[in-house]
Amino acid sequence: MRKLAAGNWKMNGTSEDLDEILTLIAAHPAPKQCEMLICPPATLLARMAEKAAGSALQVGGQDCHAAPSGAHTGDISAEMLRDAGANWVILGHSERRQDHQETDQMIRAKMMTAHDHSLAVILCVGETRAEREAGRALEVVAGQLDRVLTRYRSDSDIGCRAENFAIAYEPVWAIGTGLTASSTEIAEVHSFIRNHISKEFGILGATGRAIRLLYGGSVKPSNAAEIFALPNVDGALVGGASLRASDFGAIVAALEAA
Ligand SMILES: O=C[C@H](O)COP(=O)(O)O
Repeated sequence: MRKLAAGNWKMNGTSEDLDEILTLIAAHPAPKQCEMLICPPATLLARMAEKAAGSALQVGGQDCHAAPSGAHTGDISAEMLRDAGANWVILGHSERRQDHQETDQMIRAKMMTAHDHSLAVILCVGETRAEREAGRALEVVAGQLDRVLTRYRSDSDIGCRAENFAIAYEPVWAIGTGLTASSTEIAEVHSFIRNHISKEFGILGATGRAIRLLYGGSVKPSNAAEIFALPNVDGALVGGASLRASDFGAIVAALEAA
C-alpha cells in the first residue's frame, strides 16, 4: 500500500488558486511511494478534477451528508462528490465536529454513505489540549474510533479496506497553530491506533496493518521528514501547507523519500 499525502484546503481557494495543482502535478508527475490527494472547497472540486484528469493527483471532498439526497440545504451528498470527480472524502474533521456539532454517530452514518458511493474515507480523530493535559488522549481517540467503527459493516465490497479507508490523527491543539505534536506523542498515538484497529475490529483485523495512519497538525516542509520517519506514520493530512504547490510538493518529496 502506497503512503498518502493528503491536502485539505479547508475554506480557502478560488479559481485563481487552481493553477497551484498544475505546478504540483508538473513537479510530481508520477510519485512512486505515495498517493497525492487535494481536497479543495466544494466550489472548486469539479474544476480541480478536470485539471487533474489523467494525472497522479486525486481530488476529494471535505465532508458529505449521511443521506443519499434530499432536503438538506447547503449540504453535499456523496453522489455529488463522485459526480464532481472526487474519489476521497474527509470525515469527522475536528472543525466539522466543532463548527457543526458532528457526533461520532453522524460521522459513522456519513462514512457508510461515502463507502456506498465508492468514496474512500479519511476519518479524523484527535484530542483537545485539555484532554491531553488530563492524560486522556488515548482514551479519547479510542472512544472516537469505537463509536465510528464498532460493528462497521463487514461486507468486503463496501466495508473498510486498506484502499478505501485511512485514519488521520489530528490533535486539535496542533491544527493551524504552528504547534506540532512531538515525535514521542505522534508515535505513541499512532502505535495505539494501529493496535486498536487490529485488535478491536474484526473487519479491520486482516488489513489493520495496511490501513494508512496519517498525521495532521502543522505539518510543513521543515518537519515532514522527521514525522514521516516515525513508525506507523503512513502519510499526512496537511492544511495550511497544502495551499501552495511548493510547500505541498516538498511534503510529497519527503514522503517519497521516507
Ligand atoms: O486537515 C488538516 C489539518 O486540520 C491540519 O491543518 P494544518 O496543517 O493547517 O495545521
